[in-house]
Amino acid sequence: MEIVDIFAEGCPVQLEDVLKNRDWRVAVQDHLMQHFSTSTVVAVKLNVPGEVKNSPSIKQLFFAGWRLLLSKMSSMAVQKVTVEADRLTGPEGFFVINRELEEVKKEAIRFEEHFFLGRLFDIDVMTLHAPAYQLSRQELGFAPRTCLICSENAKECARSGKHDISALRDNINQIYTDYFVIDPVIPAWDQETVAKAATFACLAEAVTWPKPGLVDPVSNGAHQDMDIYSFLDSSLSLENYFKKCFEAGRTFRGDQLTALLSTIRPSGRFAEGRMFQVTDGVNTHKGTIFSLGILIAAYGYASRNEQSPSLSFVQTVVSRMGAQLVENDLKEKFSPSGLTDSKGDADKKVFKGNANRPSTAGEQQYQDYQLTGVRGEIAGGLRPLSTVGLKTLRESRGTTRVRLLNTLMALATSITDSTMIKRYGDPKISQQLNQWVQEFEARGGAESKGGQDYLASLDQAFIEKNLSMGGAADYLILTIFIGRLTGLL
Ligand SMILES: CC(C)(COP(=O)(O)OP(=O)(O)OC[C@H]1O[C@@H](n2cnc3c(N)ncnc32)[C@H](O[C@H]2O[C@H](COP(=O)(O)OP(=O)(O)OP(=O)(O)O)[C@@H](O)[C@H]2O)[C@@H]1O)[C@@H](O)C(=O)NCCC(=O)NCCS
Ligand SMILES: Nc1ncnc2[nH]cnc12
Repeated sequence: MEIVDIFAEGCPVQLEDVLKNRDWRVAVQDHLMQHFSTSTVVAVKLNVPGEVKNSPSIKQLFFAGWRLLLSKMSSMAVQKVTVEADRLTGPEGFFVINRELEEVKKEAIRFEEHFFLGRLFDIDVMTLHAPAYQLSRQELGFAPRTCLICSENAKECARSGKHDISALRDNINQIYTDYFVIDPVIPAWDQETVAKAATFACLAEAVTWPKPGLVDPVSNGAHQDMDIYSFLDSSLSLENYFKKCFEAGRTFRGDQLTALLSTIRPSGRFAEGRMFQVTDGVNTHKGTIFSLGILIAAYGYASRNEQSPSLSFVQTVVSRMGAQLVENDLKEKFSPSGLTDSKGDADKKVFKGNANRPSTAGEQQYQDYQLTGVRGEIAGGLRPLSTVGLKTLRESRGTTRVRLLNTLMALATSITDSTMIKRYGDPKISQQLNQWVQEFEARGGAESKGGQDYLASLDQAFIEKNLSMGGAADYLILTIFIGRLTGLL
């Protein structure tokens, strides 16, 4: 696996930029301390050696930690104000909190010590009336900050210039690659944060435009029965279901994980009923309720005891939850034999076993083509989520809308989308879709006007052909959800 060079896309800064920025930081801190004279002020930045202090990847790194720190601190007390600044000399954040200086400093050190990226952060804690000196780690009972390279006292290594910059940068690149690339680490978030992230994922997918054939604020795509407001209502109706799935995973005991799926299915059916209620009977998120509900339950299980699970472990839990799905829901019910009926009429295929009739697109496609749809994706551990979704989201540059459009189109070619096949009537549509996506990428993707114009023209083509990438849209929702939990969004 190639190590990502997070400094490659950055601009070098000069010493005078660093000194000027330090004056700016002190001014911000003084202003906050004067304005909130009885509160504690926290200043957060990265410890990045060398002349490149900012880049898209360095921002990802900062925001992954910044969001987690804010969440941890808000469990202590509500932040009175937070300030985020994207400076030439690096991303920085400040917040004011109504807790004792010593308590906040201890929480900051715990963050630097325990969070996977924590050692790359520098968190200063101050109040207007604190003693002139800063509370040191030793005074608070913590060991001194350790060097990234040799684990000796970091201050000593910095003072003596023991390690050269390239070794430090290589080490930071490795930490970034371990956290975001090889096997993304997902911090152990609380139920509220997880449910909000899942709801955000549904809303963010819906408002991203132009999505070929799908509903967005500009076009209803190939859907006469729903619009963007159906998706807003539907998304908001799911938040409690997401909380139940998370709780079910967190409290699940034992390792028979198929039982965890059985535990959430009644809630899923209820959520499906609520969805149909708020959409006047239209299927907006049936697939999402299934796949995202399972992913949340799997993450809840994988993050129990406050562990920060790797994405691959969460995907293994998903796969173990769905181990019997294809067998129970499809193979046992629909076993096309290709036999003729008793009069030898080859047109009327008869079925071994019970005479179930497919009642959904997924069941029909299993019977006709042995395609396993979303059940197969779950049984496979939602692999495209990491190999395509998160990879594209991490590597995409530009606005969130641009990044999500690129991710949607990359996902569209990495799954067998049952809604596309249902609407077209033949799995061959997948090859055509691959060609459309290649054309989109050849025109520069969503970063370029040509790419966005092409998406708009594809939307028209999908409308004429009544096509919709509902499965790819669901995978985008899953990707946004994990992207939010890992700081990519
Ligand atoms: C297991 C179920 C999902 C059963 O559904 P089904 O048997 O139909 O299985 P699939 O067809 O395989 O998938 C169903 C939905 O999953 C999405 N999807 C499809 N392919 C993939 C894929 N490869 N990867 C991930 N997700 C996939 C897709 O959902 C989205 O599209 C739907 C909207 O599209 P549209 O064409 O508009 O659908 P309709 O309105 O039905 O058609 P029209 O009338 O408009 O023509 C929307 O659902 C999106 O989410 C597939 O549709 C599961 O639902 C189930 O068993 N439910 C029962 C209750 C339950 O157990 N629930 C709780 C589970 S924890
Ligand atoms: N935006 C969207 N339009 C149509 N079907 C969807 N399924 C999930 N998101 C969708």
